[in-house]
Amino acid sequence: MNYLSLPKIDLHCHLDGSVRPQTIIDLAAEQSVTIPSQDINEISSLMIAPETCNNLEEYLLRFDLPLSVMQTEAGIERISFEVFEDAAKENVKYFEVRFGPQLHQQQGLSFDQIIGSVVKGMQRAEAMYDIKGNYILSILRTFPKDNIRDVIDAGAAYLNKGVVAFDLAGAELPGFCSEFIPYVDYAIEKGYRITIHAGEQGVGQNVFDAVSLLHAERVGHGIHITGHQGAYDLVKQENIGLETCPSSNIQTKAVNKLSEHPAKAFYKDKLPITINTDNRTVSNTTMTDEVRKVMEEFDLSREDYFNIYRISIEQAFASDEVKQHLLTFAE
Ligand SMILES: O=c1[nH]cnc2c1ncn2[C@H]1C[C@H](O)[C@@H](CO)O1
Ligand SMILES: [Zn+2]
Repeated sequence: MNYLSLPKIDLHCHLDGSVRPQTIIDLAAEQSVTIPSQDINEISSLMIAPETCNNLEEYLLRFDLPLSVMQTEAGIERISFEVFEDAAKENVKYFEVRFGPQLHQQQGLSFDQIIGSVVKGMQRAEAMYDIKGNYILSILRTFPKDNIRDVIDAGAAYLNKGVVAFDLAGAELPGFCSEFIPYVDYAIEKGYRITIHAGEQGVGQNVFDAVSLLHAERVGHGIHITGHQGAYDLVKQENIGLETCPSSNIQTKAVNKLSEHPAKAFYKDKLPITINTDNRTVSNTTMTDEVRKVMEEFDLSREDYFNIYRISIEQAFASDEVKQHLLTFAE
């Protein structure tokens, strides 16, 4: 099968984990930021998480280098444009990209400048390529909570004009959800859709909590519902979208190997799974690679693929108009 030509939808991709290595070198020179090497191979190897990663925390160390050049409006706009361009060139037709505005204030940018820059870059790519997109604002679970409402307020000006949803990301501790109830409620009040990273490193109870306490409509990863019947049943009953990111899950040791990934069993049991990249550079992947891996390892047919494609449309935080457009690519 020609995986490159298949129409694709990626609902879970981090901007800062998807920066082109050459762009790091270019922007570091432009911005006079010191980076460990000027050699593209060395920069690439510093950005890609190794197979020897022990856990999610080690995986997350790979984001410091890209973030060092994502502190100006021009740098952020360029990186946003490029991730949409890269995805468009492999036939991603709809792309939800997420990032943490709190991580881009090292040189004093306001949240409005930061969010405005990612949206501008995305819109530049949308005008040039056959791709539509939206941004998701991720709050880092380990960060101080005093500016979360400021992020939500700044993003609200862009709601349904490039920004659609709110997410919690970063290291996952058991029971993290309860601390975030007031913030998620505030985001919902403002009109954000909700997706939450849960059941990746953490326990299945986190998925149960993300849905029941934080009203998540989708969860990032959600792997560990396998060990938690209540979470599994809730996901099934409420049709909660599972944002599966196969390569990332292996790197972070959320699963040992692809053949042990529960997504196949989820799909057979009619849970709404989607296929996503998580981090194009840190996980050294593309949507074409992720789709190929899933189709080959799980022995899925073309009909299965388009079934998953339709699930992604249903789960997307896109407008009805965009969903209609995406359906025109379905077989
Ligand atoms: O797979 C992930 N799980 C939890 N957090 C993640 C993952 N990939 C990236 N992040 C974090 C690191 C980034 O700096 C942040 C915002 O994109 O989100
Ligand atoms: Zn993620």
